[in-house]
Amino acid sequence: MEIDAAVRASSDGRLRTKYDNAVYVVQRAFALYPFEEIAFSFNGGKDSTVLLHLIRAGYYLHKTSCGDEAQINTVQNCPLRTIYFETPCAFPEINSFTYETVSTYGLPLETIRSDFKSGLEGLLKEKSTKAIFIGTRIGDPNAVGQEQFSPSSPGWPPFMRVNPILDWSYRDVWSFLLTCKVKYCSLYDEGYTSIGSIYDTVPNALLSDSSTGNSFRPAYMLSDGRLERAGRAKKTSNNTETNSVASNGMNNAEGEQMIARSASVIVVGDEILFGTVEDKFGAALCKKLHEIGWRVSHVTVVHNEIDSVAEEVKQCKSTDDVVFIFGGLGPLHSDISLAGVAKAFGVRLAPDEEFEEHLSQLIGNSYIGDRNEMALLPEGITELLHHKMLPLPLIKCKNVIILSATNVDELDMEWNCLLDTQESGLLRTKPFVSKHLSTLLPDVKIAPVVAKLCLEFSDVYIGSHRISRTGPLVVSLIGKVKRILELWTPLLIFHPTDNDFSQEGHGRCSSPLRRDLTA
Ligand SMILES: Cc1cc2nc3c(=O)[nH]c(=O)nc-3n(C[C@H](O)[C@H](O)[C@H](O)COP(=O)(O)O)c2cc1C
Ligand SMILES: Nc1ncnc2c1ncn2[C@@H]1O[C@H](COP(=O)(O)OP(=O)(O)OP(=O)(O)O)[C@@H](O)[C@H]1O
Ligand SMILES: [Mg+2]
Repeated sequence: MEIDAAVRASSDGRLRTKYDNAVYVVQRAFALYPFEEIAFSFNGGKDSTVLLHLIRAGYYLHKTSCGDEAQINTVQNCPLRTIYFETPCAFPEINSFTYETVSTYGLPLETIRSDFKSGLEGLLKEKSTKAIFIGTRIGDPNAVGQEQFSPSSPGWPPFMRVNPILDWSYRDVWSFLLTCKVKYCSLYDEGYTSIGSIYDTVPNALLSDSSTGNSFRPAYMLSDGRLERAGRAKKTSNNTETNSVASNGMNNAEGEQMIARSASVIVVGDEILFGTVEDKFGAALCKKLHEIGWRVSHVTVVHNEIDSVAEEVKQCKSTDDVVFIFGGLGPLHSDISLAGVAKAFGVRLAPDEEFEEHLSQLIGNSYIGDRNEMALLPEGITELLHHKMLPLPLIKCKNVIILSATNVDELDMEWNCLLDTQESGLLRTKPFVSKHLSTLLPDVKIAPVVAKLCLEFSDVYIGSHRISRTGPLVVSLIGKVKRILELWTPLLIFHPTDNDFSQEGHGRCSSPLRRDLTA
């Protein structure tokens, strides 16, 4: 059997292990279910092409292990029922590859022309189907919570989803296809790395060949498989992707700038709560976020406990655009932040091969641990943020960014990298304008003036603080409207004779002008 022989002859030990496990799952399925009650869901994509050849190999091994000597020479092909959900939105290359492949390998094809769920309902009504092979892999949006054998979801017709390549990485897929020298859809040689419909799929920009300007390198050259879905971009009606001009005349970048963004900061540290270590990250990050025009809704310090982190993340992730977490990262018993994030999103921690590879390059294989504890990341929701200045990519789970800085200098570096990385979602927005006025007037005199301003300027934050009980009261005006710069005038008008407010400048407060006058 040529697939089995090619993998056995390969020097790639990891591929052999993945292959053995996957083929074992295939053989188990053939042992568990009657052959005619198993189907193979094939769509011409790279994952289902891998699966096709694993099924062929598994079928061969199953037959030969059953001692079916008479059939050994006739089991090069596996006449497994094959289902293809055909839609008019499929790429013609995918369609033709699918039809060509089923014909090459003698697969009996059942084409279904409806959505997955009703198509499967129809299929099961027509023919008893107990199990379906699917090319789902960890990292696919629908893989979360699945095992190699997973019953279909509640509400779906009942069958067993068999996922032999669930734990395969992007790199494993390409090692297999190239090692076995099997044919795959031509789109993968044109820079497509994951293929959906013609309306939502473009070549992966990370494979753009800068020397030629408009061509793309083949899919197997994508170095970080996490980014295989980067080509699943929305095409706009006029086929341009970005920089469209909205109906209000603003371009996207300007429009984005005006949107108010908020963040929250979660610091994980028993030591901070014991008072033995001082938190410097919360304050430093608030300043940085303020500088890019973001509002910080709150900073929390929590214990190194999975539930404490999970509870906080759960709350913040739905109310803020981005949530930052510090601390609790690594292989120690107290390093629970990632488990907390996973719990908040209702997913489990799963080995992440790309991250493992980065770790092994940085610290060597022997330091990672047998169970790859440091490479366990929340399954299906993790993105790695790369930057040439970062020794290790930063971990982002949906809108939660896990920072690995251990001091403020490292935070500066990570922050600059995040600002430089589009995927971080940290868009600079319109900067805040601020004005700080200090006065020695008694609070009772100030209160009505400030209250009146608050009512009048609801889009401006107006607050006050004291540096000492007897010293001046500082009134702060912070907002995104230039009018703030004139806002101190009403205060002066209100007390024309006092002339007792001094202005501390606005924006970055470079040289405060302090003219504290007594009432
Ligand atoms: C054979 C087959 C079985 C599926 N079974 C389920 C299922 O049990 N539960 C479910 O939520 N989705 C099921 N799906 C849908 C997939 O989870 C998922 O929506 C689809 O493969 C994603 O493709 P897309 O990225 O093109 O939307 C099934 C799809 C296929 C092809
Ligand atoms: N239209 C379809 N018809 C039949 N099976 C499908 C269809 N779409 C998805 N599947 C099943 O779901 C699996 C996962 O789909 P997915 O799109 O992630 O992988 P792929 O198409 O094989 O590869 P790629 O990620 O490069 O698009 C497929 O391998 C296949 O088993
Ligand atoms: Mg696909």
